Amino acid sequence: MMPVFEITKAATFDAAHYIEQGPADHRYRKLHGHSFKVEASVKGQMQDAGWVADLEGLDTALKSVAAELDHGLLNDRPGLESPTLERLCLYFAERLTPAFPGLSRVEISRPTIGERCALSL
Ligand SMILES: Nc1nc2c(c(=O)[nH]1)N=C([C@H](O)[C@H](O)COP(=O)(O)OP(=O)(O)OP(=O)(O)O)CN2
Ligand SMILES: [Zn+2]
Repeated sequence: MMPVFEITKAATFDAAHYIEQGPADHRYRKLHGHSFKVEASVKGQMQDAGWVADLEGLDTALKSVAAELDHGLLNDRPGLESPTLERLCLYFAERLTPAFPGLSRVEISRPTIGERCALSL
């Protein structure tokens, strides 16, 4: 049986958001910012080059999506009207899957506050 590998690339972005949950004066509802890390993984078999795929391609695509969000208000983006970690996972997955059909996992974290969420595909 051919071994299956999972390769992963990470990128970071900083963005503002608010989440309309909880009582009217809840802190989630107030505009605030986070530093985010996104990790995307692709599964596949080793190609003749000795790799599943060149990590540079995944790096470029991941950074391009992260740059769209960097220093912006997440709530302004279609699909991120309620910008939870879960929605962010879906946002990245929808944008990466067409170029990377082997996309197997997207993880979004807020390292400074110890929160993360992973989407398995
Ligand atoms: N399942 C999820 N739960 C929560 C999400 C989420 O995306 N998915 N998001 C939030 C809020 O974005 C919130 O801003 C997170 O920060 P907070 O809980 O306020 O954490 P802090 O450490 O910054 O605040 P403290 O006051 O220090 O606890 C909440 N839940
Ligand atoms: Zn927040």
